[in-house]
Formats: sequence, C-alpha cells, structure tokens
Amino acid sequence: MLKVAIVGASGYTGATLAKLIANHPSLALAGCYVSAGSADAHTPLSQLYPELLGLVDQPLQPLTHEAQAELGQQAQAVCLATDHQVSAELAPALLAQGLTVFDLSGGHRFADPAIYPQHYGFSHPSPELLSDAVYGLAEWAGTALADAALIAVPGCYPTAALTALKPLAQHGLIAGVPVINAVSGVSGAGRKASLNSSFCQVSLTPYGVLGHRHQPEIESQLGHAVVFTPHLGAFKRGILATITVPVSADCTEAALSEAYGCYDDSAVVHCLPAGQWPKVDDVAGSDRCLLAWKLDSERQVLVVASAIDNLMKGAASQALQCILIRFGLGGEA
Ligand SMILES: NC(=O)C1=CN([C@@H]2O[C@H](COP(=O)(O)OP(=O)(O)OC[C@H]3O[C@@H](n4cnc5c(N)ncnc54)[C@H](OP(=O)(O)O)[C@@H]3O)[C@@H](O)[C@H]2O)C=CC1
Ligand SMILES: CC(=O)N[C@@H](CCC(=O)OP(=O)(O)O)C(=O)O
Repeated sequence: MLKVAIVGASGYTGATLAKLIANHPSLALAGCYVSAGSADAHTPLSQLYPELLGLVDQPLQPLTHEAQAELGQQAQAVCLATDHQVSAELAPALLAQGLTVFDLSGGHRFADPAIYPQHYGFSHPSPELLSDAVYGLAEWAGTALADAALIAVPGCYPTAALTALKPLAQHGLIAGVPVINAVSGVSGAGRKASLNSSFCQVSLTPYGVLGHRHQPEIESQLGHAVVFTPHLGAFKRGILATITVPVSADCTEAALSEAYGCYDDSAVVHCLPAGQWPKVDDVAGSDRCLLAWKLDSERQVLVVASAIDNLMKGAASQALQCILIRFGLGGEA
C-alpha cells in the first residue's frame, strides 16, 4: 500500500481526494492535515463531511513544525490541497524528506518565477524547484510523471480548456486566438467563506476578465495565446468551457476526428457523438471530461465544448491519476 498524506484535507479538494484515496485498494490515507491554528484541528474529517462517515473518521491533525518534520516517516507521498503560497512554502521541506509532492495549487505550475508576483501576488520562495516540477495533465504528461518528485496538478479551468485544445495544437490545426468562455460552480472558490460566493450574491457573471491567472497557465501549456473569460455560475460543482477556435484551412471533420482520436482509449476523456453537447450535470461528481465539437467549414471556425467536475478531474481525481501513474499503480482514476 502506498501511504499518502493530505495537507488541507478539510477543504473541498482535500476532502474529495481523501475519499478517493480511502476508497482505492492500493492507497492508504496516512494523515489528514490542516494549518497549525485551524479551528477544525482534531475534528474527524467525517464530522465535517458526513458522507465520509465510516470511511475517513480520522481526526484532522494540525500541521505543526513537529508534524511537518515527521511527515516523511508517515507517508511516501503528500498532496498539498492548500493555497498557492502555502504550497510553495511547504514543498521544499517536504521534498527534502524524500516525499513525492503533488501540489493541487498553482504554486508550481509555471517554469517562469516572474509569473508569481505578476499573477499570484507573491514572490516564489523556491524558484529553483519550478523547472523540475512536472505539469500533471494526466493524459498529456506522458513518461515525465514516472520519476517526478514534484507534480503540479493543473488548475480546473486549464484542465477543461487544455483537454479540448491540446489535440488541435498537436495536429497544427489552430490558426488564430482561441476564445475560451467557461462557467464554474461555486465550489471552485473553496470552502472558506467569502461574500462573492455566498448564496444570495451568486448570479451568473464573468469575473477576472482579461486578468485571470489561468490565462497564462493555459497559454504556457498550449503554446498559443488565448482569450480566457471565466464565469461564476449558480451551481455547486462542475465547469463547462465553450471554446471558439479559428482553425487552419486543412482542418476538416476527418482531421478533427483524427486529432480527438487520441482519447479513444481513455477511460476519463470521452468525445460525445456528433450533435450531442456536454452538460455540467453529466460530469458532476465524476472523474470524466466530456468533449463535443462542431466545425463551420465556411468560416473555418471550430466550436468545442468541454465539461469536467472542478473538484474531480479539475483537482482531486486528476491528482489521483497522477499518483497512480507516478507510482506505477495504473493510470486511470
Ligand atoms: N476548488 C477547486 O475547484 C479547485 C481548487 N484548486 C486549488 O487547490 C487548492 C485547495 O483548494 P480548495 O480545496 O478549494 O480550498 P479550501 O479553501 O476549500 O481548503 C483549503 C485547505 O487548506 C487548509 N489550510 C489553510 N492554510 C493552511 C496552512 N498554512 N497549512 C496547512 N493547511 C492549511 C484549510 O484548513 P484550515 O484553514 O482550517 O487550516 C483547508 O483544509 C487551492 O490552491 C486551489 O486554488 C485547484 C483546482 C480546483
Ligand atoms: C469559481 C472560482 O473561484 N474558481 C477558482 C479557480 C479554482 C482553481 O482551479 O484553481 P487554482 O488554479 O487556484 O488551483 C478561481 O477562479 O480562482
């Protein structure tokens, strides 16, 4: 059994991952941690999430300096389901203990440290780690995951967008700037209380227009400029990204079928039959990404839609895919 600890286990992605790990026959949950001063310290995780009763009843442990120093003896891998800056600050000491680190935050997704002050509001505390971090978009990371010490699990919107766009880039079909409009459920903002995500405030609206940190993440992984506009929707979980792509003159339906054929053997990514479009409810709670596309061959414009659960393929089940690939336990979540 591979022993995996979670830091930030009381949050939405951490608790979702705790459930996946506890249910997996090859994995053992080696500790659920929260911050040293957390109001939830010592509370069983299943008390916060009753769906975990009988599955994850272990108490949330405060991540004191002592607990942090002992993590390497408790576990072989640790998942950081924490804020970007917290992850960036925790990673070096955990790596030094020989732990394999799976960071669900954006703390290690960019090779260029200059992105952090510009888009994340802090200077990266260990820029030397960034070039060795492997971006864990599971279907595309290939063999790089197999011996990685630090895995940067992609953001939720980038997962939806890149899963749709990477096959096009790989086949040289993108001829202009893809325009990505995506709607996320409110769980994308995490469990902590905030006015913008409170019940009476949430109403479908764009946010982060021309300034969201996922735009450079998508661009750096795609190798193309994009325009990305996220929207907050009045539902709990799921993301639907609808993407308009100017495509090259040689982009035909046959070329698209060939490009998206890369997912034919995937248990996670599925292309819907022509004429059918993905719905958020079709993926909520699942590890799947559903894709659908339609080509306008007069204008040479493609519309591709991509739906995922932000907490699953957008975070926890993708982290699980990365863990399984990294440790040779099978690649599917
Ligand atoms: N929500 C989503 O859909 C997605 C989120 N992400 C990323 O994953 C990360 C976690 O997100 P999410 O689960 O939504 O966040 P939440 O706010 O729901 O949870 C954050 C967790 O971190 C803990 N925490 C806070 N500070 C510390 C600290 N100093 N040391 C240890 N634990 C700490 C919190 O507990 P406490 O404060 O009690 O200590 C809580 O358990 C973020 O970086 C987010 O950007 C990525 C993809 C999708
Ligand atoms: C609805 C909502 O607020 N969503 C979050 C994205 C969460 C995510 O994927 O995260 P990271 O890149 O932060 O890891 C946001 O827009 O900031």
